[in-house]
Amino acid sequence: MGVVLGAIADDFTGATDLANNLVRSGMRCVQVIGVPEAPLTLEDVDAVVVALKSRSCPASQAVSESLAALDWLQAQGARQCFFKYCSTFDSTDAGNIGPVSDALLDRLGAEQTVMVPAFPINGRTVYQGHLFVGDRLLNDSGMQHHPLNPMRDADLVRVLSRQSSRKVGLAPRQVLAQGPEATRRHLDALSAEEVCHVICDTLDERDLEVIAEAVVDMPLVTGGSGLGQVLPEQYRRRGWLAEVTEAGRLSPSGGSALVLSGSCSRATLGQVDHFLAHHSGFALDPLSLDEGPSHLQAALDFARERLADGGPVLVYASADPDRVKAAQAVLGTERAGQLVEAALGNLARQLVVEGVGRLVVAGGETSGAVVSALGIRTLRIGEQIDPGVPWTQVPLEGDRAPLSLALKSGNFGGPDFFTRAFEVLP
Ligand SMILES: Nc1ncnc2c1ncn2[C@@H]1O[C@H](COP(=O)(O)OP(=O)(O)O)[C@@H](O)[C@H]1O
Ligand SMILES: O=C(O)[C@@H](O)C(=O)COP(=O)(O)O
Repeated sequence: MGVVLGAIADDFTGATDLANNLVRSGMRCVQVIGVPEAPLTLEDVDAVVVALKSRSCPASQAVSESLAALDWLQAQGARQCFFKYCSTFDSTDAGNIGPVSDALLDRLGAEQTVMVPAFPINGRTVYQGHLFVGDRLLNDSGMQHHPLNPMRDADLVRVLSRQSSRKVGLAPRQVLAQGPEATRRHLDALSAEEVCHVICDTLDERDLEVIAEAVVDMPLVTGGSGLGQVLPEQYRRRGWLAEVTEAGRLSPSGGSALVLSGSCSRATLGQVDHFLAHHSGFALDPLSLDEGPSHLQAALDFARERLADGGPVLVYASADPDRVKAAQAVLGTERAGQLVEAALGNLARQLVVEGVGRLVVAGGETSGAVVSALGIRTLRIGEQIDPGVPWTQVPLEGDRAPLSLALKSGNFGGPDFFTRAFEVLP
């Protein structure tokens, strides 16, 4: 039946998060890392998610990479395009959500899109255009301390208006409560007023269903993975999807177990503490990494020794806001991040060669760095560990079992995620 949905994700954990929800809703989905250079066989594939690392790069680069992804997805026949960004709307006044959405709209010749970051099962909801994480407004959720894109304003209409010269409007809950027809009429009325970007309130899955029904014919939709839970049903109703029984099952895993964490988000910090209460870990320090190779070598030696004892092992740069700020004050934000990402990427490359077969990576940027360091091009999506985080698999050379890889968004997962993840693997 061909590719129905073509998605462009601005980071790698976000891509697996969306792919996970699509698979769970019955779409056969492939996740590719960057725009594929070689032709890809997409028989029996309903959705393709192109994972970019475009959340925190300069806006011009994010735009050109996203347009390249769109061109490729359209060449594969995708009927609808989905720009996936973070459920906490991670961005800065310079972008990249606004500039990328504007460029995608232009390329598609479309006049309007919706912005649906909500992911209710993980506590991300939107009311009167304000984003909540659990019972806290975004700017009081921990995200105000994010190392790369601190989110200090929960009013998404205001946030997006700073990133785009186009008009931003709101589809409020009161309209959604009246159903898909009323929502469509509201979108049309906003369109007549030249409102290009419509932030959608969303309190729960029912709101998501209403939005999905109202926007299924839009060339471009944007948001978090919540919308990915409900769009497949709309495609099915239009007869665009074949019935499948099992969209995601993985092969048996093998090899030793490693966790690499570069996320400083609140949930990850709790997961690191929980892990360290039961197993051993090595704390990477950006300032020491900057001094020369010995700190990274010490991390490698530590991991090798503990992996030989049976693991699992954790190597983490995750640190509380004060320590992050202290490192950034000396090194600059970008360099501090790059040192950590390069170090974790190096560790992954080395330790996978030496026998790690089950790898959890925490953090979106961090996952981008690790997946790039491992040279991975496509991922198979498998069982969910926690909402938004599936196990994925990548073939390894020789007769080794495939590498099982979980890319965990910073704020996703329960406190015991780093240990429980290995228990749910086949
Ligand atoms: N101790 C630290 N000091 C400064 N920056 C850090 C530190 N630890 C991690 N970082 C950087 O912070 C960023 C975290 O982003 P990311 O990996 O996307 O996590 P999340 O998913 O929680 O947003 C990465 O660029 C990482 O390299
Ligand atoms: O939508 C989400 O919250 C995630 O899919 C996501 O993008 C999270 O990004 P990171 O926290 O940077 O991993």
